[in-house]
Amino acid sequence: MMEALFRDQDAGSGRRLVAPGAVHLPGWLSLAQQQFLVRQFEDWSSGPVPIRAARLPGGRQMSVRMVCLGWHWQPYRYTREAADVNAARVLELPEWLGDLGRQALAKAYEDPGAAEAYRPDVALVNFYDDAATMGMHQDRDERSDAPVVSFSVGDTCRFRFGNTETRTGPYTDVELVSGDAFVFGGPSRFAYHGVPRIFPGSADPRCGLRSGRINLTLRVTGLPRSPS
Ligand SMILES: O=C(O)CCC(=O)C(=O)O
Ligand SMILES: [Fe+2]
Repeated sequence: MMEALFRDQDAGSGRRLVAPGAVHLPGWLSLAQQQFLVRQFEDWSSGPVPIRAARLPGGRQMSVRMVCLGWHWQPYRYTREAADVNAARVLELPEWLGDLGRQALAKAYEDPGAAEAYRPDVALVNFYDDAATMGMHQDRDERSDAPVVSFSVGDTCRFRFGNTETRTGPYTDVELVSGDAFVFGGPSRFAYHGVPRIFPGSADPRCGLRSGRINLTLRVTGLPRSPS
């Protein structure tokens, strides 16, 4: 079933280069795929490590809630067990999700060879309610410079994509809509980025999410596989 749902992915209205190595794929996921991701998200959220808002080292809690697959992320490192939640081991990253990431990469870079070699080992799945935001940051807790592949479902957000030097401008604001993919690698892999706002009620109700926004990012941690 999953195989059929995710085979020969070639939807969407094209690709847009936002910065060198940063590619927006509008409408890349079908409605059926978005609905499937919403159902998976619901299962993952009530899995062995329930979804939670991480607490930053300074004590402040993030407004975004997160559930992790493959590796658990807490500010600012990866572990197999969620020591900051309930010490349980996170779920494995499903095979079909890695495949989906490779297909998005192939489309973004028009390079099937590079995509074939892409082996993400973690997915960070974020949930934004109407008021949640994510400050400008770099994704740099991975020990690899392999691209990040991002999928969005639910309400539209303003995604701010900056530069590798500073947290401030210049940056490009992109609206990520339900079903969009966004890939950042190469010269953009360590660009600052963030989500300054969600547009409540903006989602196509057929996506399957009643309110809020799900964002899923695939990454390569570069960490050694430990025995299960
Ligand atoms: O929600 C998004 O689109 C971006 C999420 C993000 O930057 C992250 O999880 O590191
Ligand atoms: Fe990020």
